Amino acid sequence: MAVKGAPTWGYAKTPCSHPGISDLGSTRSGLAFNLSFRKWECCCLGVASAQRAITPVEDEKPNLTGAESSGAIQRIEDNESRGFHKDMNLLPKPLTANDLSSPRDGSKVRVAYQGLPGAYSEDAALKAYPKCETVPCDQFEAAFKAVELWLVDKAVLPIENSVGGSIHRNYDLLLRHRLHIVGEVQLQVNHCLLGLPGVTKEELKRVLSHPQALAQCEMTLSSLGIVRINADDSALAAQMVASTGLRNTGAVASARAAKIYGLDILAEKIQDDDDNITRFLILAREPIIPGTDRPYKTSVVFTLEEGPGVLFKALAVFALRGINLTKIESRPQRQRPLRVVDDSNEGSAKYFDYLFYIDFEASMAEPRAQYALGHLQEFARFLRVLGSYPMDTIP
Ligand SMILES: O=C(O)C(=O)C[C@]1(C(=O)O)C=C[C@@H](O)C=C1
Repeated sequence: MAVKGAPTWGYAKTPCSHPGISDLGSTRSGLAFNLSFRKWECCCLGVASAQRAITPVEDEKPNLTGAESSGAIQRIEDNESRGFHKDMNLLPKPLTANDLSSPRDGSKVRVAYQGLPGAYSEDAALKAYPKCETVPCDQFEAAFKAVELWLVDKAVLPIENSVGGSIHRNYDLLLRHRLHIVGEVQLQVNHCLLGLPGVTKEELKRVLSHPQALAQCEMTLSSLGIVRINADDSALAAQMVASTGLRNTGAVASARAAKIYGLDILAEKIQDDDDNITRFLILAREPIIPGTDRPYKTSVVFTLEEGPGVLFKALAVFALRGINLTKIESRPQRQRPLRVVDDSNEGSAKYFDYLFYIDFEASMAEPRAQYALGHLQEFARFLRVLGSYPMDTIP
């Protein structure tokens, strides 16, 4: 494995180029000294596991002159004759910076999603981490818990659709669990009408799918005059059609689900709006450190005191700093859904009490975002930052 910053060091060059390396042959405890990380890397290279710690790729091998090369080889042979070559194989392989950083394709990441294989939520997980291991969960809450219990690294959950609107359940769960939003995925959702092999769409009497998916295909399904039946997710609907073997029952699901469950695609892109986009959130146990290197979004949730113009004031903290809001959602407060307010003239009145969820286009690394939330805190009864994460701009 090649190490950043180390390639120029090739394994034979190291012992002669670093001061103190010559001692290493006789004192492996040199590792316990107060060595810098670079020196520590050198020690490991020089003493023991040069070949195993770093296997330089072909073009990173040092181009040694004859004299350098014979000197280096001599030192290695000296070490080996003193018996160090045996230790080389026994010593643990030192960790490198590459070992510690997660690969960008997510090949070591386990991602929970709600639904069965072939669900759109799995597509979203694979869009975010193309080589991840996807872990199906029966309910949204199971995906939250899987992250909290360290069964998986991340969860990918739908939060809103461009046609169907918000997925309220996930807004409520965001507050009930203490996970952090570390990313978002915008997914183009192309629904297909699926049926058993050889069936025509005219034969269908009913169709199964997730309620959001059925709602997104309202016009097509109405024109076919088919009865709609809710399922937990679109892939489960496809699986049910395949397993029941009913020729008059179809499913609204993805082309990938058709392949997985051996169904025919009777019609493609049956959603009412061509631009049918679902936005998913990526949740993790730890927040990411926000940057300013690319466009970021921040999600917050807060409650306000009762009174004229309080929501106006809350929104003004962003407008005053030129911060664009991309989403506002209000949900009833489960702990205190109703608030009784005593008015001396009118008697007591009951008001609904709300949580406000806001997404805004700025990173928490930007002072204007910090000032805006500091300002909001002055009159919000409760405020929580759910996450500050890179925006997904390409559906
Ligand atoms: O049923 C699925 O396949 C899902 O992933 C669920 C879901 C949703 O919850 O909105 C996800 C994306 C589509 O908008 C339709 C359904």
